[in-house]
Amino acid sequence: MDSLALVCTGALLAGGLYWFVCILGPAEQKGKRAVDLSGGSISAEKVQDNYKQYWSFFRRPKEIETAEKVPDFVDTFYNLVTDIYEWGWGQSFHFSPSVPGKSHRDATRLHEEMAVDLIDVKPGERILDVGCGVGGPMRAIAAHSRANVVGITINEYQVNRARLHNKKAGLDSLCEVVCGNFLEMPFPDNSFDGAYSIEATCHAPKLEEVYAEIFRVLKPGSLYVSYEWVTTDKYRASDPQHVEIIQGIERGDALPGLRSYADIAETARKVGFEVVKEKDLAKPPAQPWWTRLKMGRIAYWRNHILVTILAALGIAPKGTVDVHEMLFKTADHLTQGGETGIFSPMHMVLCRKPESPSNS
Ligand SMILES: C=C(CC[C@@H](C)[C@H]1CC[C@H]2C3=CC[C@H]4[C@H](C)[C@@H](O)CC[C@]4(C)[C@H]3CC[C@]12C)C(C)C
Ligand SMILES: C[S@@+](CC[C@H](N)C(=O)[O-])C[C@H]1O[C@@H](n2cnc3c(N)ncnc32)[C@H](O)[C@@H]1O
Repeated sequence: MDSLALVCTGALLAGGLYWFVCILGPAEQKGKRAVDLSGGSISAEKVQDNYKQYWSFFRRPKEIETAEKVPDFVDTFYNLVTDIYEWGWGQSFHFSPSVPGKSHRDATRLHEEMAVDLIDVKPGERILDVGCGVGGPMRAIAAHSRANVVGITINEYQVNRARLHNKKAGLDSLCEVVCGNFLEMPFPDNSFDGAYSIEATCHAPKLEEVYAEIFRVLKPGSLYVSYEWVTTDKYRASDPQHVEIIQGIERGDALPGLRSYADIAETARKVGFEVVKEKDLAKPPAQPWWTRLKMGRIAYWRNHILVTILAALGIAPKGTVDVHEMLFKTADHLTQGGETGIFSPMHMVLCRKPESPSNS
């Protein structure tokens, strides 16, 4: 009898552990499982050191004077977080307004499709995804528009993930992924019929540099849309609580300093674009974008326990626990940024490259 009870308890525990890790663990879109968490292109034993280096660089973003080092640290950041993002969020690394009656997945897709609808692309045209992540938006946009999408990301691990997902989705004939720096893109002048960036150019130390590069590769007359991370008109640099929230967002998201909403269109014009439209997509009547993040808190606790167990067992790299803790805190800062209204991750700017160069 005793040994039967022991076997039953063992089976229950094993079943429970399997359920905790494999059923609860996977992301909504089943991109990754908890047991497969890695440090991207960083070998498991170097994850903790790389995290420490990342943290000492981005701890006080406003004091960063070495702008040229930012892309390397952003690359490190994405080695550290890509698997966790896919596992806990899905293949689209951005926010979107909640849509009543629709799932997060549908709301995400609608936000992505809006970007390509705005740049008015025809099937077969060639468009650029600036900072493409693992390609969630790229696949939705290619399927919706039938345009050929070329994505660029600085992170090689993401390139491999994106190519794998493109193939699995049967979209590899429409979607191409290139590893490179969006500040010096390996594309000829005037070579794209349109471009978009979704929550990616916020990683550029100088917005002017990435906008100028996008301007260069676009064909005259074509459109570019960006969803930018900004501080809004409600942000007060004199309010210590505002400063704490914004610095928390910068530290946990590899940002060399958040820009004000007022700088976006001005920078686009500075590099030669005509600004066709500008709108903060987070403002009412849009529903809060941070609801999903806030609702996930219980799941994040469970994830943290899971990551801690997996790291202790040597299944996940040791530093994963630190990275997960950082993301946990970032989720709170982002939620506070949304609730106070001082931060928006979707300040939309739609720009056109003029047909002929302006004289100014
Ligand atoms: C555009 C950027 C990324 C935006 C978001 C996709 C990510 C910002 C914060 C991330 C997360 C925070 C909490 C994590 C949680 C603790 C973990 O258990 C599961 C993953 C998270 C939910 C993770 C998912 C992605 C984010 C929401 C930036 C970097 C410019
Ligand atoms: C938050 S993710 C967004 C990814 C994608 N747009 C999405 O919504 O899923 C930001 C992306 O920008 C890329 N990125 C950041 N800095 C870059 C740089 N200097 N050159 C190229 N890509 C960069 C990152 O590698 C990452 O893929």
